[in-house]
Amino acid sequence: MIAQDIEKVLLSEEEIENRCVELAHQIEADYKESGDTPIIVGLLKGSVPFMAELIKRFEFPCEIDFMSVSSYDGTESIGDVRILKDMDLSCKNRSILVVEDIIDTGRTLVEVKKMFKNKGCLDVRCVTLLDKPSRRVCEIEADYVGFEVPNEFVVGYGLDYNQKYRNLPFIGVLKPEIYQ
Ligand SMILES: O=P(O)(O)OC[C@H]1O[C@H](OP(=O)(O)OP(=O)(O)O)[C@H](O)[C@@H]1O
Ligand code: HPA
Repeated sequence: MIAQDIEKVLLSEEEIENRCVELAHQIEADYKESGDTPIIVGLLKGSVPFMAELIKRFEFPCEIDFMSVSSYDGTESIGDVRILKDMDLSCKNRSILVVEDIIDTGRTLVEVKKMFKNKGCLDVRCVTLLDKPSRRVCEIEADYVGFEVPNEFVVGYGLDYNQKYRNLPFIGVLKPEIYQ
């Protein structure tokens, strides 16, 4: 039913799953080399489907946790990043892999990385399912990127429009009449 609101599919479920396998191998090789046991920190809520798909492929030791930060109201980045829920685990002297669904303006990742550094983390990396470089206002890149997307508001696979469409198993663009 909600799929009827989609104008076009940008990334199919199969494409996303295949890319998750590649990303997981790359990440695993890097952490095996460093010997670290990282904390994989998902940023709620958008990262949940991607994080689930990714971590089940990891064979190295890791711990998982979640944080909730918010910087969006509808489709608008509101600039300041608020922490709504902090991690449960202590991150001092730990390696952190932040899991994001999308890097857009880059404001969220800049603030989150700053926060982890201030808390005494050894190493902070980021894996994002999507990267929208054309919208960047902060100079920041993720260490691992699933796909680059054009300057369009995308939904599905965790990404929402006003909290809806996160449960779509693919990434798509909504029909223009939905944004009323
Ligand atoms: O690069 P930026 O412009 O900062 O945008 C990226 C952030 O915006 C979205 O989060 P949102 O605050 O909408 O929370 P959500 O994951 O619950 O949808 C998304 O999940 C990223 O965390
Ligand atoms: O394109 C997007 N879609 C959903 N949420 C987002 N948060 C930043 N950019 C986006």
